[in-house]
Amino acid sequence: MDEMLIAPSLLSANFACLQQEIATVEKAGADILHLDVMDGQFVKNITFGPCVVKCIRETTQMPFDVHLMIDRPERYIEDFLRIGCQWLSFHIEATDCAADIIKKIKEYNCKAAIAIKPNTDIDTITPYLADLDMVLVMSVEPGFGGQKFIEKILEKIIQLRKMPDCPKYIQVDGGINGETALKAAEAGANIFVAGSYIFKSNQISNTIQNLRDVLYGLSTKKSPH
Ligand SMILES: O=C(CO)[C@@H](O)[C@H](O)COP(=O)(O)O
Ligand SMILES: [Co+2]
Repeated sequence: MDEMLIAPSLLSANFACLQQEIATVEKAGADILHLDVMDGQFVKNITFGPCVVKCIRETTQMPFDVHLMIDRPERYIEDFLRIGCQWLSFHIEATDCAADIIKKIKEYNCKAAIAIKPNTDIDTITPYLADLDMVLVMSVEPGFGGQKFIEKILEKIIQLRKMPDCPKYIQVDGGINGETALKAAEAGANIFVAGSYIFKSNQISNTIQNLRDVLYGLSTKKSPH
């Protein structure tokens, strides 16, 4: 495994000063910005939608990694694509139109990903693996930040990595800190979403650097920062 990407989740940032929070993680060398869109239906929580994503798009150069936790994401996919997202994930449990959504995402030269909840079997996504750039493996029940990492999902990452059509990127999302990131990296993940671990820390840049040191301790590739 070589490239390891760190993706702070804006869910744990202070929503009263998003621009400043984004600038802090960008300056600290985070690789991509993870944006959790929740609709109060697919998950209990409600966060933000395309209007907010559009406004913050203008404040940063960081690639946007939008994680849609909404029912029937096919209704909104193009709204996010038009804004200029670089990565777009939707949940397999939320739609019957996975193939069409992937096709649409690719039309915009955006990286396409399917997300799976901790109890969802990887068989549900095997028909789509060859067309994906990434699989997002949830390591908590989607909906809220600050939950405990569910260890049993590590087996799912190991299984995925062994599959012939496994995409280059496996993202792990939920309960990530230095210790759990290392376990997920050893299993085969290479994109690490961290919300509370980064945004609730007193020294955001040290926290990101520590995470990077842990991950690149494993990697054959040199850290870019
Ligand atoms: O998608 C989600 C939650 O549904 C995540 O992206 C969380 O925002 C991660 O937060 P932490 O578990 O790292 O605090
Ligand atoms: Co997320």
